[in-house]
Amino acid sequence: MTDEQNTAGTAVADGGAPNVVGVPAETEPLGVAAAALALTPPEDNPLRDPQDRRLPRIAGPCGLVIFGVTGDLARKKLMPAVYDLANRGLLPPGFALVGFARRDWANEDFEQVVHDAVKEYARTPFREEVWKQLSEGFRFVPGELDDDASFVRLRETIDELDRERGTNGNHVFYLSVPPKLFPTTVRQLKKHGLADQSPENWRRVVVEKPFGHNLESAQELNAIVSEVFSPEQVFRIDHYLGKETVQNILALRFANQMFEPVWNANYVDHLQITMAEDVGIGGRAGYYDGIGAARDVIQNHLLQLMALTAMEEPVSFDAKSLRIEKQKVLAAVHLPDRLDLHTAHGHYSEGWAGGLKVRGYLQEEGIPADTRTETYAAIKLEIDTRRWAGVPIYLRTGKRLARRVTEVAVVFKKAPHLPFASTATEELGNNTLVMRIQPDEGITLRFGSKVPGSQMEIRDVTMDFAYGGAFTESSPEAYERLILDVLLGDSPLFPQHEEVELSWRILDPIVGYWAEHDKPEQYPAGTWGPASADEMLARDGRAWRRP
Ligand SMILES: NC(=O)C1=CN([C@@H]2O[C@H](COP(=O)(O)OP(=O)(O)OC[C@H]3O[C@@H](n4cnc5c(N)ncnc54)[C@H](OP(=O)(O)O)[C@@H]3O)[C@@H](O)[C@H]2O)C=CC1
Ligand SMILES: O=C1O[C@H](COP(=O)(O)O)[C@@H](O)[C@H](O)[C@H]1O
Repeated sequence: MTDEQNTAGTAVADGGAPNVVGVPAETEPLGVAAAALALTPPEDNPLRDPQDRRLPRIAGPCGLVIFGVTGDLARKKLMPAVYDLANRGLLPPGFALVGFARRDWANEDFEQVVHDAVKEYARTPFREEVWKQLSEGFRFVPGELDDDASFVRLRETIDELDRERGTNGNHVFYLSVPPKLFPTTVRQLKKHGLADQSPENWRRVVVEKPFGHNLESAQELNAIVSEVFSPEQVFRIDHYLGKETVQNILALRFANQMFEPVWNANYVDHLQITMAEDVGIGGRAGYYDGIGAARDVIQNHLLQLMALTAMEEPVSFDAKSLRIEKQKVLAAVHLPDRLDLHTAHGHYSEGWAGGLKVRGYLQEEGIPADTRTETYAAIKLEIDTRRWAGVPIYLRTGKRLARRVTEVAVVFKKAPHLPFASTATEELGNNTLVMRIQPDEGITLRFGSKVPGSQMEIRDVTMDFAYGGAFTESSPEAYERLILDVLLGDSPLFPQHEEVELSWRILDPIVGYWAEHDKPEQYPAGTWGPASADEMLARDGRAWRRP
């Protein structure tokens, strides 16, 4: 429990009774509007709710090809998400999963690997009948991404699935490979005729993040992708947009009356967006070094969180309307003149995590001694619009910080006048609305309240909404939601190229400045980052939250 969760009140969803009868919470159908594919026909699926008023949209059979299926992401997120979708009855009959990587595996080896990944990481319980049905559609293609013979085998496998399982040419290609291999993979798909769709069938490509490592490389990658796929075939993943709590930013702002009137420079002092991780870089040195914290997550997750928090109300929630509003925010961002004073970066040194001594970034396997890569980044931005003029936006992220927490805090100005003795309000801080993205999903409102007693003394208290306490429905994992959206061809939760470009335009000058000037400052693992980050806010008369 955080210090903000000793609740003054707990929200409960209206009519908070379960809307799913006889279905365990962890296996309820996904809350995807009017969107469902079914592994078994809906009426036969024991996990579906017969009362569910959302009409299932049964799509035809289709296949998902995962390039890089032996990797970390595929094992921990993608394969478990596919199983969870199947378990919830959201995949079509005949669904096929094709794995591609360099191991010399047979289909049975692949099946065992998916099985282990599902057992370890899936959210829903293991059900033999679902597994049996799903695993019939598993195929493995061993191969190198730059090898034509491997793609010939892949094409043969897909043709075979079209014949045997009726996937009928409908396939998604998921690029879960190191980013430097995105261009090769896309070109191979074109060369081997795998990207072509017709009025009778579709082909889609999912590109993992990061999309480029700066503006120029993002533009180059986009040019390559656009040569092969038309815009509606391309799904750029930012898995934060698949999180329930991130989508809830829009619900909170635009489904309610009470927040929007104060959501502007008249009332808001500043925004603080934090994505803190307690883990280090794990085995990802090859990817992480040279990329660093800012490119890894600020360019995508944190700027997307900022855009959702700061944007105007869209005319609808379709992909185009959302994109327009997010783009306007990103295009209106301006950087401080003094990047030395208003940014901070560092990397972790030896310290403590979870009661254990952990090594520093420089001691991690595969990290060169002269690295200048940051594992912590903090930046200050402003948004030049009437709504946000003069309101600083602080973004920070880091690995090996004191705890894992992602949140968006809207910190309000102090009341212009306090009709109390100054001693009465000594412990009164700024009213704050915190959207807790993870891990304690919910929303906290912090405000002043009279301390019981004969004196007038005012102290901050918090009121808390927690997902677990308010809803019986469980949150699907982000990748589950996003994979389903790709299968359905729904793109609102996928950033478009313009947003990606605008985000690099914001970040490039900052990482460029760091590359030419100061080296990253060290911070002990298990703390809240380098001292320069605290100094950065102190200069503005503010302090980072300690969630
Ligand atoms: N891991 C994570 O938490 C996250 C990852 N991502 C993104 O997802 C993507 C994958 O990341 P991650 O899983 O961590 O990476 P890994 O390094 O763990 O896996 C890379 C995969 O690519 C395959 N691969 C590499 N080179 C080749 C090649 N020449 N030919 C065929 N296959 C190849 C590897 O297969 P093999 O070696 O068996 O041949 C392996 O399956 C990256 O773009 C990353 O940025 C995004 C968000 C989070
Ligand atoms: O995209 C990434 O996200 C993960 C953290 O994801 P989360 O959903 O657990 O918050 C991060 O560890 C990784 O470095 C980054 O590439």
